Order: sequence, then C-alpha cells, then structure tokens
Amino acid sequence: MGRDDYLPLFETRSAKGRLLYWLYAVTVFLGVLSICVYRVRHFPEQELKRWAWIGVFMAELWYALYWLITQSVRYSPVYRYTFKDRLSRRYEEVLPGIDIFVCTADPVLEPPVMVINTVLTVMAYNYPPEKLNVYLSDDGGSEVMFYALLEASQFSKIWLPFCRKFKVEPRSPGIYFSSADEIPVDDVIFAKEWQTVKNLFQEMKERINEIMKLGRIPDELQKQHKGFREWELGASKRDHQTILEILIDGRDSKAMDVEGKRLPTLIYMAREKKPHYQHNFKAGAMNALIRVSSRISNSPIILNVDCDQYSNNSESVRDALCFFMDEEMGDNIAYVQYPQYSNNITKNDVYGNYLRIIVEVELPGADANGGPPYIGSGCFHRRDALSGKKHEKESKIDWKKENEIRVKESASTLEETKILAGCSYEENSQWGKEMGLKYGCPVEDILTGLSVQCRGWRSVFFNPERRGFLGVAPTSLLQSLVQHTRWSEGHIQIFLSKYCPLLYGHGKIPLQLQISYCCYNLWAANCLATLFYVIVPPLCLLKAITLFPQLSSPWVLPYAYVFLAKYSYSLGEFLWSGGTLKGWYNDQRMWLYKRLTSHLYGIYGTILRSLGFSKLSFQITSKVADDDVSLRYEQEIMEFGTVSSMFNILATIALLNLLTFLWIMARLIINPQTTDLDSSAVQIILSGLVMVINRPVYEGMFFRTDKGRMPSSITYQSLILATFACLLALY
Ligand SMILES: O=c1ccn([C@@H]2O[C@H](COP(=O)(O)OP(=O)(O)O[C@H]3O[C@H](CO)[C@@H](O)[C@H](O)[C@H]3O)[C@@H](O)[C@H]2O)c(=O)[nH]1
Ligand SMILES: [Mn+2]
Repeated sequence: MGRDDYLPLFETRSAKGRLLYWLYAVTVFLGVLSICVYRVRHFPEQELKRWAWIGVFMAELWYALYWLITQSVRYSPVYRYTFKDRLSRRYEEVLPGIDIFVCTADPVLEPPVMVINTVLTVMAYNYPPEKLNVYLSDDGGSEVMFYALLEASQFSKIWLPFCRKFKVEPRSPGIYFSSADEIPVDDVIFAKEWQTVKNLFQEMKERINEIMKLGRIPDELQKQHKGFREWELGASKRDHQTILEILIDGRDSKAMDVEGKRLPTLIYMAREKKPHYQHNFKAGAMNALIRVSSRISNSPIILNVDCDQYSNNSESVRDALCFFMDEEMGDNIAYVQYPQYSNNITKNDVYGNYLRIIVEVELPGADANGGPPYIGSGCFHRRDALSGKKHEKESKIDWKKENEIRVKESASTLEETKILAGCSYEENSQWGKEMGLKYGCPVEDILTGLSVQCRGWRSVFFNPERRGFLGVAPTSLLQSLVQHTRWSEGHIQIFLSKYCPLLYGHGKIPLQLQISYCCYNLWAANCLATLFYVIVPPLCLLKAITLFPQLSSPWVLPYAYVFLAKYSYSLGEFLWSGGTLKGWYNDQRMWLYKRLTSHLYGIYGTILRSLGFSKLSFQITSKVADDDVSLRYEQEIMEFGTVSSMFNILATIALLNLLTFLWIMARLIINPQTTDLDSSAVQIILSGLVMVINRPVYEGMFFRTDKGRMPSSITYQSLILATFACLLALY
C-alpha cells in the first residue's frame, strides 16, 4: 500500500474550552501568590501562634505545589477513536494471536463463578477463536477453581455460538442473564435458545456453588479430568508443584463448539508455590504467565485482566489492534490501557470508587503527555515491550511473518513448559527486574508501565463509548480505604526509590509525563498538610489564636477566590464527567478520608518497610459481601461496622471539629464579647465545612442502630480523645 492512500486506523482529538481553563488556572495561581504574600507579611510575634502559622503556611504551600502538579494532567486531554472496518479490510487474514491472562488468587474473596464469567467473556470476543488463548492463573491453587474452569470449557461450546448468533452483549452469561431477566418474546427461535442456554448456565452455576460449599471434589467428578490428581497428591494453596492443564487446545482442529467452529485455547495454571519462597503476588503470576504462554501460543499481543474485570465489549480486541497495527503511529505503542470501571457503582458512589476525575479527565490528560500509566487490568500489551525489550526506531512489523515465527518458537512439551512456572526458575535472572513485571512494589503495574515507557515506548488510553471492561468495586468504607492504602503506599515508594519518575524518567520520557506520574506518586504526601488543616485550626480557635485574615480585611479575598474557584471548577469537572452533585460531595469526602487514613498508613508502611520491620504484603480486595452489607451499599449508607484504627482517626477528627464548633457557638450566645467573630470567622467556617462533610460519621456514631454503624468502642475512645484535646487547648 502506498503512502498516499494511507488511512489511519485510529484518530486522536483534543479537548475544547482550553481558554476558560487557562483563565481559571492563571487566576487561581495569582490567588495563591497573594495568600503567600499575606502569610509572609502578617507573620506573628507570639510564640505559639508563630508555630501554628508556620504549619498552616507549609500546608498551604504544599497544596499549591500539589495543585500545580495536578494541572499537568488537565491542560490538554486527548480522546482516541478507532476504525475497525479499515482494520478488517486490511488485516483480517493476518490478524495476530492474542494471549489473555486472567489472574485470580483466592476462591473465597474471588468466587469461581465470577472468575469463569470473566473467562467466558474473553473467550467470546468477536475475533477468530483459534487466535485467542486464554490463561487462567490461579494463585489460590484451588481445586474448586479448576473444576469451575473445566465446567466453563464445556459451557463455552454452547455459549460462544449463542453469542455469535444473537450478537449478545455483554458476553458474561452471569451478567447477561441477570440483566435481561425477561424472555425475549418477539423472536421465537431466539427465545427458545435463550431459555435453554440460561437453564444450562443456571445448572452449571449451582453445581459449582454446591462444590464450593462442599469444599472438595466428589470422586465421580474427579474422574472427569486427570488434572484433579494434583490435589489428590496433596496440593495446598501455599505448597504445590506447578499445575498446568490445557482444557481446550485451540491448535487441535477437533476442538469445536456445538456448531462446528473452532474454539479458543483455554489453560489452567497454578504456578509452583513453596513456603519460604517470595512469590511476588500478581507480578510473579504475570511473569510466569508470560513465560509459559511463550511456549504454548506465544502471541505478540497480551491482554491482562483481573478476575473480576469481565469484558463488556466484544470488539475490544479489534479496537486495541487498531492502535498496534496502525502503519504510521502503531510501532511505538507498547500498551493500550482501558479505564477500570465497575458495574456495581451506585448513583452517587458513596465511596468514590469510580475515581471519576482520574478516569475521565486525568488519564486522557496523561495520554497527551506520553501515555497513561499501566493500571493493572484491561490492558493490551505488546509482548516484546512487556518482556523488557527497548523500542527501536524503524522496526516495522510484518504481521504475517510475525505469526509464523511465533508459532515456530513456541513448540515445546507441557513438561518442559511447567519448569518455567517453577519457584526457582527466576533465581539469578532478570525477571522482575529488567524483564516482565517488576517486583517489590505494591503497585507493580504502575512501576512496570513507567519502565516500559522509559524504554522508549509510548502508551495509549482508550475509552470507547461501550465500556471495555467492568469489575467489582469494594462495597465498604474500610475495604475502599485499605485498597487505597496499598495504592498510595506503592506510589510513594516509587517516588522515594530510584524509580522516581523525575530521576528515572529524566531524558527518557517527557517532563510533563514525569510530572503526571507525581500526581499519584505523591498522593500519600498529602496526608500531613490535611491532618494539620483539620486539627490545628479548630484547636487554635479554642485558644483564641487566629490563623486567617479577618472577615473585614481585603486579605480574605484571595482565600475566598481560591476556595470558590477551585471547588466550582472541581464540581464543574465532576458534573461534566457525568457525576451528580451528591456524588461530588461523596467524592470530596472520600478524598479527605483517604488523605487522613490511607495516605497516612501508606507513609507509615513505607517507613516500616524501609527500616526492615515489615515485608511487602498484598491484601486482596474482596469481590463479595454479606447480604446486609450489600443492601446498605445499594442504599448508599456508609458502612463502618468493624473496629479499625482508621475509623478512630476519622471519628476523632469529626468530633474535635464538632466540639469546637459547639463551644464557640455557646460562647457567642452566652457571652458574645469574649469572642472576636471577625477574626475567628474563617476558622469557624472551616470547622463548619469539616462537619458538613462528616455527616455520615456523626450519623454512624449517634443516630444509627444497624450493624453497619460505628462500633461503640470507637465512638467512646474518639469522644474521650477529642474532649481531652479540646480541654488541653482551653486550659
Ligand atoms: O498474590 C496475588 C494477589 C493478587 N492477585 C490478583 O491481582 C488482581 C488484583 O487484586 P485486587 O485484590 O483486585 O486488587 P485491586 O486493588 O483491585 O487491583 C488493582 O491494583 C493492583 C495493584 O495494587 C493491580 O495489581 C491490579 O491489577 C489493579 O486492578 C486480582 O485479579 C488478584 O487475583 C494475584 O494474582 N496474586
Ligand atoms: Mn480489583
């Protein structure tokens, strides 16, 4: 094909309305400068006040700096669009193979039925099935999971033709049949098949759940597959040899669905586990998958999904290929990252799990700067880039030859392949360092993506109209905070390590991209400023120390402007991205809570680990919840319920501001002369705002009677602590 008739396979558009954005950014910046001038010019004499003043000033400087950093992902977002018809016209015959890695680690927190639903969606892509190779990595080493996958391999023979014939979406049978409960009436053939397939699915689900309850595989079922023998020999979660079973071999032309069409390859893998070996969590699993798959299918493109993140769009593979296979711009693309959406987000998203602004605003912003980070799931990788190869300019891929070479390379026996998933295979190798996913970081995905970009590749963020992947978001406050603790800890570790984007990325990736990474790398660093801002001003209020300009002074204007401009912008951004007003209020609360707890714990964890007091751990986020917890989640009632020191912090701060507020109000009513309202106004407003945002905490402590309320022990402890702090400030 000549240059002239080259039609791109994808297109990039920039956001509009940039002038308004600059107006906002510049004026806020001027406001911040005025605040600094105020802080310097009004530097107090009195000793105690001086310390508090320095503290607020530092906090404000930090906020200003962080705000500046976050502008890097705002000023020029880009959006991508693909042309799948062109892809099909030019490449249908030479479409590359795709290796799909699904990771699971715990059959209780990640129920096998959910996992196989995800597996079925990625088997059912609208793509030549013999070119799809699905690998399930089971770090839980669970016999029930293996059984469920075996069931799925049978069910796929019916499910795949059904999806193809009726263009089913989404292709997760669990989701599809639960969202379309009514039998379709207008089409008789469809209605009949629909009912049959639904029944078959229902029966399979019941069988798996039955076995799950039983906790072992009955003897007659064990005969179905030789794979069960591994567990008979005593495989347990933490101690077993590599289990590698090909449940469907797509290379075998006899592997067919009920309509006689080929099937995707389906493989179960539980890498070897031995006590005393560091298994490196998901990163370890992924690296074993990269190696094992290289000997079985060796596809040039790898898709990675978490076990809850089912594919919601059967076109995603083709969409992703539009980027990799574009003749002009595809060569340097290492990965195509989809957003991580969840299908259990309620209207106002109490726990801010949607991460709306990150997904809708910041990732398109990062894309413009050189490419989004790799966020662990819903990501298509170029195998070479993920394995550690540098990007070389002028290296055009001939997709036809590519397939032939790869197939040749992959010929080896199953026993040979198993060795690659063994514990000792990585000893003295570059795996986890220069090859594959990097080890030693709670956000292995981010670190890996960064180093891929530093090897000369770029990445692309793709968010099609029909969502690509949907997962399960945490349904309780604590889970959400714990998940965020892992993330913020991982991020700050990257920042403090030799991989700090500003150093490691220097000269390798654009400066804007280095700064974009810092938005997240520095999450945890926000905690000190925020803790200071919600604790010290109220205490100072009790001590009659004023830290802000008088209401009647013009110096209050920059404060008012920065506050109003920043929050109206943030609200505007939120509503524009499809959120609700209440959703925004919830989101603000969650960010406050994350700063006060997750980020603090993230820093604490990092210190402990760097001193050698604790080892890296990975707390898996539960994808299931008790019925009453789920119900409260649906009703958007905040879930406390368990005893956690995180709640102590939140409750104490909420109470501290409440007590201060009440005390000042009482004083104003009883004896107005003793309080200088003009000088204290800003601090009173600040405490008022903290109270407004903390409404669910007060309700949880004082008004609720359900199981999800704040445990009374926490209420009492926090009450004592807050009262004590107030008394200390008063006397
Ligand atoms: O030892 C382990 C632990 C976890 N996992 C899998 O890793 C995935 C992510 O775990 P999850 O508990 O769901 O954590 P999240 O916080 O939801 O995951 C996000 O953040 C992680 C990094 O903290 C990334 O690894 C994930 O891809 C990303 O979706 C799941 O599929 C797990 O089965 C393993 O395979 N082995
Ligand atoms: Mn998850």
